[in-house]
Amino acid sequence: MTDMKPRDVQVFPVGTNTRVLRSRSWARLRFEIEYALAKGTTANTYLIESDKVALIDPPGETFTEIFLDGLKSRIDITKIDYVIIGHVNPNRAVTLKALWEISPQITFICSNPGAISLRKAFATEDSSETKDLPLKVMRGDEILDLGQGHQLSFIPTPNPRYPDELCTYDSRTEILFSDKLFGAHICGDQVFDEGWQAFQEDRRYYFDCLMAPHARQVEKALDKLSEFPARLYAPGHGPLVRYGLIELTKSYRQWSKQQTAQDTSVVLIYASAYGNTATIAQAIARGITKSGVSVESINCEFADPEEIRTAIEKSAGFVIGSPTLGGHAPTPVQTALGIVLSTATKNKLAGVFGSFGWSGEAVDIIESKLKDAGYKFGFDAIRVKFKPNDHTLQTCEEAGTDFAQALKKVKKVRAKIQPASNVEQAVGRVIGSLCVVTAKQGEMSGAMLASWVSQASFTPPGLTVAVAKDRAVETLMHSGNSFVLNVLQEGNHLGLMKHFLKPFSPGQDRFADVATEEAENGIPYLKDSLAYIECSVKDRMEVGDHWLVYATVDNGQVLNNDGVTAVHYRKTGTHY
Ligand SMILES: Cc1cc2nc3c(=O)[nH]c(=O)nc-3n(C[C@H](O)[C@H](O)[C@H](O)COP(=O)(O)O)c2cc1C
Repeated sequence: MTDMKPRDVQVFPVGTNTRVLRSRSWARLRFEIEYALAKGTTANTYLIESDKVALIDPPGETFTEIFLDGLKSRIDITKIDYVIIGHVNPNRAVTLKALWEISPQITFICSNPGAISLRKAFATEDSSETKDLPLKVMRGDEILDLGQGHQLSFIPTPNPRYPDELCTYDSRTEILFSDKLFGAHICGDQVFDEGWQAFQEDRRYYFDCLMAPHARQVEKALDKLSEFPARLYAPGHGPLVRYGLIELTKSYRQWSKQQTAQDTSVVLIYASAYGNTATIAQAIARGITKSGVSVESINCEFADPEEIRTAIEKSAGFVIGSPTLGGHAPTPVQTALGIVLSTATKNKLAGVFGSFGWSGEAVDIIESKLKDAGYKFGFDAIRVKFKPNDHTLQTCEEAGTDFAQALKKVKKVRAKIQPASNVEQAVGRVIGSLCVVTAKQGEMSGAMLASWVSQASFTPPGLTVAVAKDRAVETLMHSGNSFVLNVLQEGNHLGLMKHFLKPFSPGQDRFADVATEEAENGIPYLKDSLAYIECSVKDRMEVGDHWLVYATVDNGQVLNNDGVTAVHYRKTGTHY
């Protein structure tokens, strides 16, 4: 089992004078939706040993000790000249301080916003330290010459989540150190991406969580990076991209385009001092984007008023997130709220969320001002005490989905409802058995009515289920996950069908008032179904507005030998 392995640092040569040090966490790292597939992750650090020695992206504090031990056993740390930081994460500060203590001659290299965060991170213990912090700010035109042809170029690729992001390109090895771009949260022994197709689902999920809410900035970053002929992407997480480089670049373009081309968008405005509100923002954004509505994220600490105004004007709805600090929302949020109130027409749907510690005034204030101004809300205000957990994140994601669906409903009502075409009626004659998919992972659970179910293979026994992209349960149906397919019984199906068709509020327990028992795989099955089948997801394929999930059968049981399968007859091919 991967989660039994201890954390370690794997070292591997990746190019001339260049090595990767992969700090490996085998278990799920944190409660953030980007880690929800629970495959662990690696924090990749790179070492270039030329005439000058540069270290790129040292890991966070949970790795400080073992990382430094690993590094010391290979090089003389006092010989490091530069530490390049792709984005300044407060939890990296401990490792950076430890490195600086050992080798005070180090110069730190980062972007301009990175320098501000770095000074803050170093200032917490002794503010006098920051004055002497040896820092070189890279704006994009500079070259850092490490000797022997290792000329480093720097490419700022800012986005709302990482306003200080900086990529680095080495002209000698043609390696692009891409920081958050092109990563994946997977832990394993494989350093490069041979057989890259196997990583595509994880890379897509990583993109959907981290990149989709700022797809416009991803497109800009891709434009800038295209000027640097890279042989290898060296990302901050997961396998290095060598074999699938062209395809992944194309996929990033395509996935970004899918977002920016949506005709309905939501502006997500937030600030977050310690990352908790940002984590909630990410989950809400995921819920919105998976429903086919694009998100324009704005970190109001780094945005100018005009940018906020323009984004609001273009959007069909807005969601504001704020922590409570000193009984208030931070000033940038208050300013942004003022712009919203003076810009957003009253037909725009609103949402509010935020993390707090004890009193949580910020969300109350924002909510009441928006209410007083007459805006309608797409979900009830979300208040999270400090860090969200898995269940709260699922609730946030579902709130995002509800928000997007409400916007789409308004659009549908406005568009004239057309009678079903001949083709749609013909497609509707394709029928399937009426089933309920049930799934559970830790504190997260879900269920949905499904009739697009089909046996797909005999050896091994396997089936496919089509799941609409905006279904909450979709999150629990990635490769490696388990679920139960409950086949409903004719004559006994109406109650269950009604139950699972009704709208659930975000985070609501789908199994309350339904008779269930636990299957061998730990997932509830419906006691009143005709049969249930325990499945493991092997693959999933993107098919228009659905995911086609292929799963193999691990176990199954008929609960009523005399019953027959309920079948759902449809009038058109557009309904479940
Ligand atoms: C300086 C400071 C002041 C705070 N003041 C409040 C407060 O007045 N009321 C409250 O509910 N929480 C307060 N908190 C707790 C934060 O709201 C809480 O840590 C929250 O998770 C921060 O969200 P963020 O990570 O998005 O910045 C305070 C925290 C700090 C560090």
